[in-house]
Amino acid sequence: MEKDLIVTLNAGSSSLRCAVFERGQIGPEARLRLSLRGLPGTMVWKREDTRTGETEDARLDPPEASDKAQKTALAEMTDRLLTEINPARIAAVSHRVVHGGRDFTTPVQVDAEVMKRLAALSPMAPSHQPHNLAAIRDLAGRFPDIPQIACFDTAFHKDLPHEDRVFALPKDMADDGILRYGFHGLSYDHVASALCEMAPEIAQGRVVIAHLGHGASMCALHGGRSVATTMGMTALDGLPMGRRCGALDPGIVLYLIEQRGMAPADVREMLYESSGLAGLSGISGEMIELLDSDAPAARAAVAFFTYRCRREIGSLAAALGGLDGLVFTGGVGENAPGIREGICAELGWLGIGIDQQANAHGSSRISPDAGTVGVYLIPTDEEQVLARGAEEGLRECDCATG
Ligand SMILES: Nc1ncnc2c1ncn2[C@@H]1O[C@H](COP(=O)(O)OP(=O)(O)O)[C@@H](O)[C@H]1O
Ligand SMILES: CC(=O)OP(=O)(O)O
Ligand SMILES: [Mg+2]
Repeated sequence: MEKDLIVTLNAGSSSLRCAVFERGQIGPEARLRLSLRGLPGTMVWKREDTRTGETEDARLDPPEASDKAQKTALAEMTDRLLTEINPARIAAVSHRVVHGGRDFTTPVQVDAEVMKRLAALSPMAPSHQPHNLAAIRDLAGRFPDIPQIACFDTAFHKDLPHEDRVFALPKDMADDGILRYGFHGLSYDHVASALCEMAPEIAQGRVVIAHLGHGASMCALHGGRSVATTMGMTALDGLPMGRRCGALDPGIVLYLIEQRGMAPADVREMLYESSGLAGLSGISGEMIELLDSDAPAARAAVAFFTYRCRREIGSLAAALGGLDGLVFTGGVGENAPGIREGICAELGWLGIGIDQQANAHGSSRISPDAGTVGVYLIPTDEEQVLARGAEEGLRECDCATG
């Protein structure tokens, strides 16, 4: 049977997405897209078939234990996928692996040695990497003949300039890999290419992409390449997120451990799972729910989020020496006009303005024609980048095996 399909798997902090592409036909029209969102709570299932145009939504019971949510979601996803396609047709499964460290900067076929090196990076991405690797382990175990390809969030930032790469710590720390890696690179890769088609003259210039989802970060690009980003060695730094804290005075971590006697594991749980919008509001880490609430704590959390976004845009514009374009993407960036407006409203001094109607309608360009900065809305598609990564990974393997 012809191996004509590529399957992608993307385990985020609160969602699991899967797509099926036909080899040689990778584009926006994936043959099938499946997603499970809302982890670790009630899972929202979605199926989109581009050939028939059918979509199907359902709510599934939450997993029994919240720490097993990703595992339950993976089992549910692969069971459903295998009712749809014959595994004998799968040429490769391409996985989003958020941390590639210093060594992995291109798609790679995973074997036992690669797996060991990727597992060693898990402490730098504890709410992602173990799930990413569990998916690889599970599929490789079930289908040992199907190549499992890993594509890395960090790869897009591999050429960050030295001043954005290092922390002001003793030099041997950097030598040991304590560096700024940056994440959401598959998303930035897709959005940068889409901007290049939409507005090539802007894409060649100084651009900030705001990837605002459950995880949120921003990237400054010059000529399409990452030159600064808000996330660091881990996916905790920078913007406040659904449940993650974002930028924090590092002295707080010491204070909590030394003065409050908190165990490091409890500090980790707090910073990754109980902070951000969820912690600040005490209501929800879902932006859609906060925007729907009249509670003062929900409004304050949303206001804090937009404030931090404005500050980071100012900082990244300074890193770029000016700004030609600003792009919103991710679940919040794509779907919340009020957040885009809240962020842009006070950035007139940077030349940023938005056209209220275009913003409310979710047009691709939301800045007025006269604005000096082009402001865009570009839906992300990490799955396309994963599928292309699989083609690349397969080509590399073919070359290696002659
Ligand atoms: N219509 C909407 N309005 C506001 N926020 C939304 C909307 N739809 C989704 N969101 C928010 O987007 C975030 C999820 O973004 P997404 O990019 O899908 O996340 P993930 O990091 O899991 O890939 C959540 O905070 C969710 O509440
Ligand atoms: C790196 C990261 O934060 O990813 P996600 O947005 O999928 O949680
Ligand atoms: Mg995401």
